[in-house]
Amino acid sequence: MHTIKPTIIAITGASASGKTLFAQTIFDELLAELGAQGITIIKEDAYYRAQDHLPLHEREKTNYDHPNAFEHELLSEHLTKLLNNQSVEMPVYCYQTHTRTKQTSLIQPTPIILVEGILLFTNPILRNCFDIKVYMDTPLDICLVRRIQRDTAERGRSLESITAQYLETVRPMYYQFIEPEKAWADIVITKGGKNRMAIEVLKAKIRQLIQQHIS
Ligand SMILES: Nc1ncnc2c1ncn2[C@@H]1O[C@H](COP(=O)(O)OP(=O)(O)O)[C@@H](O)[C@H]1O
Ligand SMILES: O=c1ccn([C@@H]2O[C@H](COP(=O)(O)O)[C@@H](O)[C@H]2O)c(=O)[nH]1
Repeated sequence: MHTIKPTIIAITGASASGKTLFAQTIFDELLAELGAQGITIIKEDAYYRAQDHLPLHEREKTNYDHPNAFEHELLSEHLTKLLNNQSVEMPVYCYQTHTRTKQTSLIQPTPIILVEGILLFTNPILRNCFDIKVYMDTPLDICLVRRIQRDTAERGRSLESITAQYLETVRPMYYQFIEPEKAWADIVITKGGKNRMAIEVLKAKIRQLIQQHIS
């Protein structure tokens, strides 16, 4: 099964546009059919640069919505290894400490690799790795509401810190870098991470690709 080059499907879009929910739903629903040997997910967030050299109050000032915040070179190195059927140790990022933890997560090469993150199409080397490019086209006001709900519940953030960061970096970087990524997309998805028809279309395409791997 692993002799044919894996297919990499990349999903980008604004923060809280539904990338994780969309990718995770496809993964969860196909896992039973394909098994862990068939499909894997990589998050661009795991490749935020390590900031151990900075005190916490300095890390809080980082612009996490600029491409320079990511170690895209490491992500492209890892994708290249996976394409060559080698496993990789993916970093594990912590949103509370704004740096990588000491742990890593072993990612094995699989025929289908889902990659999701806000700035994946800004890097030409990364773009070149992707076989299918998906853009989540969720209105920014809906993203903001969902980010407030998610980040207060899951990422330990206050309303004040979310709104300040939104005005300082999230919104301006969206217009500068994320929205222009749509031009690179093969598929543009409306209605967020619960778009059932889009999920089914991607799942059908993945099943077709798997059939080609087997035959
Ligand atoms: N279509 C949708 N309807 C309702 N809630 C959604 C929808 N899409 C995403 N969400 C929720 O919005 C929040 C942000 O989605 P998430 O997938 O984490 O976004 P991203 O990965 O793009 O940052 C999550 O709590 C998710 O469950
Ligand atoms: O330490 C950090 C790292 C990132 N962020 C914010 O996260 C989002 C990207 O993640 P999504 O899952 O796509 O929302 C990005 O907008 C950063 O602002 C952070 O707040 N702190």
